[in-house]
Amino acid sequence: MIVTIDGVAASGKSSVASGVARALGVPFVSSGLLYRAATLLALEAGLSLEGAPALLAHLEANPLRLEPLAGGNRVWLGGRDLTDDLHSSRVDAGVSAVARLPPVREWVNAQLRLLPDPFVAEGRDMGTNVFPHADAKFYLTASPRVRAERRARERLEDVPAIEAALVERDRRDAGQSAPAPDARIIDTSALSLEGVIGAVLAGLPARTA
Ligand SMILES: Nc1ncnc2c1ncn2[C@@H]1O[C@H](COP(=O)(O)OP(=O)(O)O)[C@@H](O)[C@H]1O
Ligand SMILES: Nc1ccn([C@H]2C[C@H](O)[C@@H](COP(=O)(O)OP(=O)(O)O)O2)c(=O)n1
Repeated sequence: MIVTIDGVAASGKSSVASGVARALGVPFVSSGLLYRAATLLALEAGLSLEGAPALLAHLEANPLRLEPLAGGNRVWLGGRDLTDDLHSSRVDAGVSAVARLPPVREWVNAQLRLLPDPFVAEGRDMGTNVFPHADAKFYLTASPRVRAERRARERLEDVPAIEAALVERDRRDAGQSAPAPDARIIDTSALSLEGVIGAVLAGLPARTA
């Protein structure tokens, strides 16, 4: 059983995927962490974020591993846990350029497709490109201001600056962020986290829930 939860930046994908996965007793998979980790490695190595061949060679020489733990996904580079470094403004600003590179997308998708079913996968193209055969698909949205206010509770930046960065990232990610035609779209602006998790669980086919 595969459930996909896609959506725009800071719409609640990872929190909702975590809650749904916990309710179902399955792991969840945060695909964005692999794009973030690839970006961090490129920045640390001083590579251009637009140079696919050099970046891919660097990723192949420095294999990353996504650990889909129920309490929160982690990304490892050998014995180094990168997870806590993946949500910086520097990675946020660079990740869309890296995620636009087709060889990087293939590299991420190949890792995701190796994961053993069942799981809940969240990202941008889980229901369209990576797991088109998923049993249930959801797409989360929320107004830019609400998303920025939520992020501001996690970071020491002001709401207008976060909102501007989110809108810019949505624009850059638009090419790979369209909802699947068969996804259920949930506007989370006026919902609590528990409310969104409940809406997803209520939308699962009977054999899945
Ligand atoms: N419906 C909601 N109501 C209130 N806060 C939420 C809701 N959904 C998510 N959040 C909070 O917003 C922040 C961003 O959510 P997150 O799951 O990291 O989003 P994404 O994975 O889409 O970037 C988190 O602090 C999360 O707890
Ligand atoms: N399946 C995915 C997941 C993420 N991405 C890209 C687009 C996003 O800007 C970055 C980071 O995604 P992530 O879901 O971790 O972060 P946000 O929710 O957008 O804050 O990676 C993607 O292109 N495809």
